[in-house]
Amino acid sequence: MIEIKLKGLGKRFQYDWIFKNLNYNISSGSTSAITGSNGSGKSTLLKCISGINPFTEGQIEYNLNGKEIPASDIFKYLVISAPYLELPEELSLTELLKFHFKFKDPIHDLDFGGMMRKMYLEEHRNKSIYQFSSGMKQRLKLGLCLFSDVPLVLLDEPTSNLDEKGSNWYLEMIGEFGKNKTILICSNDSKEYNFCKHHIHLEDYKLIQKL
Ligand SMILES: Nc1ncnc2c1ncn2[C@@H]1O[C@H](COP(=O)(O)OP(=O)(O)OP(=O)(O)O)[C@@H](O)[C@H]1O
Repeated sequence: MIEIKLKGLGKRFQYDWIFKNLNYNISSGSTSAITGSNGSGKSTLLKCISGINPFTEGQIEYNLNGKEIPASDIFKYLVISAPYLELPEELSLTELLKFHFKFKDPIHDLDFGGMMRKMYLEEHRNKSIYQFSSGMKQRLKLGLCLFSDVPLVLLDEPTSNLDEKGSNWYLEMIGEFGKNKTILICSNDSKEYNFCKHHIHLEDYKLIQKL
């Protein structure tokens, strides 16, 4: 399982510090919520941790079962679902599952048919993703993450576009497939992260002055 150490982490866009002096240990196998108001920097922090965005200062250390992983390799160990990350919409559901699981191992004992049933998308196996509704796409994004055998799961606004049934389904999926993984959730909605044991509240890492 992955442990992540944020050491004096800071991120600045032009003259604005989004967060600064962020020291935090995310222990292996823990569930953590990244919270804060709109624009406080939740997605920015998640992108820094995932390696999508560079940070301005400080360090991020990743340890897998006690062995340090170079930041340049972290993409191999994580999955991410976020509203700003698009699915390849020209592919059908079946093609997308085949494509995704060329790069990530599926969790044990779940074939593509089983995944489609879990996401209640089995009737849409040959439909192109661009023909999916926003809720169907969201279930697919979450399924791709949770059915991957990786130690780090990053979820940004996991229930966006989901109806009540979908939101309950998300919690069930986390319960079933989120065990023994380090999970980070960016959210403003406590229903999405009630189960998280730890909270990183970004308002605590704001810098008062500007450059
Ligand atoms: N590429 C960028 N260039 C400049 N500023 C950016 C960039 N990306 C984000 N920001 C700024 O960083 C701040 C934090 O944005 P971010 O999307 O991380 O917030 P958030 O807490 O996830 O917000 P929300 O709850 O609305 O999703 C905002 O002021 C935003 O304008």
